[in-house]
This record gives sequence, structure tokens and C-alpha cells, in this order.
Amino acid sequence: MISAIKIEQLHKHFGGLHALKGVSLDIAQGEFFALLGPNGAGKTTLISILAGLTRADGGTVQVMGHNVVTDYRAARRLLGVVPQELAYDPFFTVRENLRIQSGYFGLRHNDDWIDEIMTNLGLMDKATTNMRALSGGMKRRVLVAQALVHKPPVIVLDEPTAGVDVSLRTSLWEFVSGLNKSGHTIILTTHYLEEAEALCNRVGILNQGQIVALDTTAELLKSSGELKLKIQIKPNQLPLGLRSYVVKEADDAYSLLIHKPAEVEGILAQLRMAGITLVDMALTKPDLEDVFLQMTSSI
Ligand SMILES: Nc1ncnc2c1ncn2[C@@H]1O[C@H](COP(=O)(O)OP(=O)(O)OP(=O)(O)O)[C@@H](O)[C@H]1O
Repeated sequence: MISAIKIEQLHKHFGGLHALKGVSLDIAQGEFFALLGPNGAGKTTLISILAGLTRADGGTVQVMGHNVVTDYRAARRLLGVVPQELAYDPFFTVRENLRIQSGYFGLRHNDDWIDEIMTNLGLMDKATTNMRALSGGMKRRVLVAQALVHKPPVIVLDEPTAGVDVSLRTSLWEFVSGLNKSGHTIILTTHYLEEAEALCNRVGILNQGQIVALDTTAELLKSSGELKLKIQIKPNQLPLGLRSYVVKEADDAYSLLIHKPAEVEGILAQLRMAGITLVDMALTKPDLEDVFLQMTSSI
């Protein structure tokens, strides 16, 4: 089967900055894929190239077999992109905006689908409201709706839930999961890692323009350590010898990734030898955030 997205050796420079350093990525049809990475990793640049908004310096990108440069129109039609930044025409109502967007794709009688999208995104009450009179969260809902008007088989959501309330998140994820179940390929970038963990079947982590991890969510969770040891200590200073285990330091606690319960003994012994008292500890399974921090941080 043709890949939904096929990226080969993608390079992008901004002046002296090498923003994408030979990224290759193959996303199959029907996947719910998370593209994760810290600020500045290159996610938005990659999505802009995918949507034909930015030119790469090297490499190729195909959407359902169509090259995004040499076969732009076909590739664009197969793609729905929800951008990170709000971009809309303020002088039209919500419904007018969605009709105009449909028009860009040559769809004249699209109201049934527009109604369905608006219902699912809680926009029906706002159908006749001018865009400029909407709240930020409502505008974001319209952006999602705009990306879906032409029922694209491949949908890219670039941080769609940044700054939106719980109710949109829930309805958005229900709707998008339904689209995925009916065969649409979904690519999601988000800084809410629990959303990615719950929704996506495969994860790619981009760091400084390179893919540093690419696996199913389940394998990724297994790969970097099977257990997370969270400790609170007094004084709150971890001995140097234990720092390589640390994935997170927050709320006066350290999270350490370990492979076997037996390693706990060695860690406690090191604390004792350093004259440090253990205030509290918990042993749990690592989550996607722990894996992400381990793959992208330098502590
Ligand atoms: N138009 C531009 N001109 C110059 N530098 C740019 C431009 N666009 C992006 N960059 C730089 O390229 C790098 C990648 O940026 P990009 O926006 O793709 O990261 P990102 O992973 O989407 O980050 P975020 O999570 O913050 O949205 C950053 O260092 C950014 O400053």
C-alpha cells in the first residue's frame, strides 16, 4: 500500500541554522502518529514543508504518493493541516468561512459535511457568528473544521489543543479518533504527552532536527527502562553517581529510570553512604513523558 506520508532525507536550513538534518519518516495509511519534540526541534518546519508552505533544501516528501513540490495540488488536496497559529478571515461568519474553504477545493455543496464537523466540534451555536467575535478557543475549533472541510485522508494537527479548554479537547479527540477509525491517517504534534500516549499508536521524537526515536508507543515505553523510581531526599541533593539515572527533577523529587527492582538497593546504598535521608519513594512504570525527557534532555 502507498504510504500516507513518505519523507526521505529532508534538509532545511535557515541561514546558518540546520533546522532539519536529513529526516526520513514513513507513515502508513491508518496510523495515528505522534510527532514529538522540544521547542525548536523542527516539527513545525517539517509540517510546513509537508503542506507546501516552505521549500526544503534537500530530500523529498510525498503525501499518498504525490510529491509535495512537483505534484503540489494533488498532494495538498489529500492533506488537511490544522496550523499552530490562528489564520482566518475575520469578516465572515463561521459557516461562511467553512464554505469559502470548501470552495478552495472545488466543493460547492458541502453543507452536510460542514454541519457534521460543526456539530462534532461544538460550533453549531456559532455558525452565524463573525470570526472576529469568537473567543480564542472557538477560533481554534474553526481552524480544525477548516482543515477537515475537504475530508482529507491525511490530517495533520499541529498542537491543536494548545490553550483550549477540557471540553474541546474531549470532543476533538473523540471526533479525531472516529476519523482515524474510519481510515483517516492522523499526525499529531503536541506538548501534552499524556494525549499522545493515550491516542497514538506510533511515536517519532524529533530533537535538534533529527529523529532520535521512532517506534510504537508500547515499545518506546518498554525501551528506556522498565521502572521509574521517584524519591524525595534530605538534603535535596542527589549524589553525582546517581545523576545518570535521572529523567526528571520536579516538586522536590527526583525520577530515576531503572531496569530491575534489584537496582533500588544499590541506589539506596549510595544515598546512605552520602549521608542522605530518604523522605519518600515510589516505584511505578515510566510514561511517555519520561521517555521523551530521556531522549531529548542533556541532564
Ligand atoms: N522562518 C524562520 N527563520 C529562521 N529560523 C526559523 C524559521 N522558522 C523556524 N526557524 C528555526 O528553526 C528551528 C525549528 O523551528 P520549528 O518551529 O520547526 O520548531 P518546533 O519543533 O515546531 O518548535 P515548537 O515546539 O516551539 O513549535 C528553530 O530553531 C527555529 O528558531
